[in-house]
Amino acid sequence: MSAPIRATVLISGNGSNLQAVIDKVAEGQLNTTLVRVLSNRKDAFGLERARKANIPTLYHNLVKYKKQHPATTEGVQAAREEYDAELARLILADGPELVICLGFMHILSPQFLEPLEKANVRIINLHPALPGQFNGVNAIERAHAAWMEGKIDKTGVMIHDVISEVDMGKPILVKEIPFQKGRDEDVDAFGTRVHEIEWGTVIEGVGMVLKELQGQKQ
Ligand SMILES: Nc1nc2c(c(=O)[nH]1)N[C@@H](CN(C=O)c1ccc(C(=O)N[C@@H](CCC(=O)O)C(=O)O)cc1)CN2
Ligand SMILES: NCC(=O)N[C@@H]1O[C@H](COP(=O)([O-])[O-])[C@@H](O)[C@H]1O
Repeated sequence: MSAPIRATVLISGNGSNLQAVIDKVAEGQLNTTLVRVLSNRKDAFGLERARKANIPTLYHNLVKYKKQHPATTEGVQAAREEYDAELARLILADGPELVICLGFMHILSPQFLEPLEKANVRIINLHPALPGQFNGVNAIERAHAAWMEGKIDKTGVMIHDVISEVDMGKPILVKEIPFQKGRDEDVDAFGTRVHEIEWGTVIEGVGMVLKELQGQKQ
């Protein structure tokens, strides 16, 4: 087996998708070394999941940057750009070949994207919607509301490349989820069903990208 691809995972919350990846790596089913798990939220349970798996962690805090700038539109933008530039430096210091966003609730600016592109680091993201639909946060709830209003009959989850335009990067793997009358009316139960589909999609999608990166190294 080729040398494992070095990957950094970005999270903000529970980390159930991170756990799915950790478990598959431990089983030898994903040829990657998770070099670090980084969160923008200190209380992210995913950090605990990483610590239990002996994966290095880091909490990168935006508030510290916001305090150094006025609370104006320009000041907040400057803070975010400084945050993102440092985020890129912190991640590149670990020498990853791949960055995987798994519930990372921060829009990445060119100050992050450009240094990683220059270093030839691939960035992918898990998003609980179909391409071009419900970009951004709360996608599951928004799709469910649209179904309840009779506007759509399916949603989905996808792994996609990360570009500046949020959730508009090239889809890598898409799993459609048709809504089921008499089963999906409860939004919480539907969310659980989506998350279970996500776990499998993350494993399959990350596996596809790892194979692609391995091929590029041959
Ligand atoms: N430039 C990109 N950045 C990110 C992408 C992307 O495709 N391009 N994917 C996301 C993940 N994501 C959806 O999959 C996403 C996460 C967060 C937001 C957002 O609006 N964040 C707000 C803060 C919201 C909060 O703290 O609850 C913000 O950053 O101001 C949109 C989409 C990862 N980043
Ligand atoms: N726009 C990004 C987004 O909504 N991502 C979503 O955050 C959740 C993270 O769950 P987890 O922390 O249990 O892996 C997942 O549902 C993921 O699709």
